[in-house]
Amino acid sequence: MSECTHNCESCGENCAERQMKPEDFLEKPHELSSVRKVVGVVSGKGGVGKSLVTSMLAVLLNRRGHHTGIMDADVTGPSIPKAFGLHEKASGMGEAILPVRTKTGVDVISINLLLENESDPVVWRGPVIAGVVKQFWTDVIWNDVDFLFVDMPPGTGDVPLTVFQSIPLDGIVVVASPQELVEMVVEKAVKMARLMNIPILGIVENMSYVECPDCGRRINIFGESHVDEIAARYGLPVLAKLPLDPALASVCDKGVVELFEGDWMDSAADAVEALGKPS
Ligand SMILES: Nc1ncnc2c1ncn2[C@@H]1O[C@H](COP(=O)(O)OP(=O)(O)OP(=O)(O)O)[C@@H](O)[C@H]1O
Repeated sequence: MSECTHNCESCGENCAERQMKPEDFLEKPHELSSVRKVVGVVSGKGGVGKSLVTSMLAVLLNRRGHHTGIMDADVTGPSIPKAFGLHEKASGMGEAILPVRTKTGVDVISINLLLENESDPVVWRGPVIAGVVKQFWTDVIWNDVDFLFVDMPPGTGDVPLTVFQSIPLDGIVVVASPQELVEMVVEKAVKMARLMNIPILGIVENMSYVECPDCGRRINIFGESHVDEIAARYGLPVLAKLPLDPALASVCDKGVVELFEGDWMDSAADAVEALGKPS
């Protein structure tokens, strides 16, 4: 069709493009990989704590006895190695790449574990970045991983779309902060997930409140949260409300996120763990 806009949502034609199923774009994992469930962690923009939430989920599921991995698909803003204090380089095995294992046994791959100098900026265009993320799936040996968490590139542009299409995600966790236009973030994530036929496990609100160290009162520094009503509107659970907590910032900065304490993310971990149980 010459007038095709490639926007199937606003078109009723039953053309070849519409008939192409999301599975048609899926890439095969490395032949030596074994990954049981893949969970994408998405956000509307950078800096809302997507990497922190990804790290906490991987650490919690690991603490529960599952072998977890993190694919840092946020190629232009890779923060996972820093949070885990990883500075060594990923090694190769023939044509394949082996992830780096953290102190407690989480397998991690990130562009920072491959670059000669981890402070080099990644100034690549979208298709190159998307190609790197695909290789994190096709060329990395994910050995016996129960839950692989994908720290997705922020937003709903070209790169996240490619990740959505090429990696077989079993579920999505949406991270939002109260100062964002949460409704828009959630709506976009829901639409993208529906197009790809991937269930959204729920929403994590980060930086939800600050707890007064003296009296324990919760202060909504970014104003009143609307996450509950928005989640209800889309029929999604709110999996966690994470406080803005200097201790969390500190464990990330010091590279010891594996030592974090707090039960805020337990329900989110339950939701992910449930994916692995027979239905
Ligand atoms: N709840 C929190 N309490 C304290 N600090 C936090 C919290 N959430 C995130 N931070 C800090 O904010 C910074 C950004 O968080 P993070 O890297 O997880 O965000 P992101 O959404 O992944 O951002 P980017 O897309 O830019 O990588 C980090 O330094 C992190 O330690």
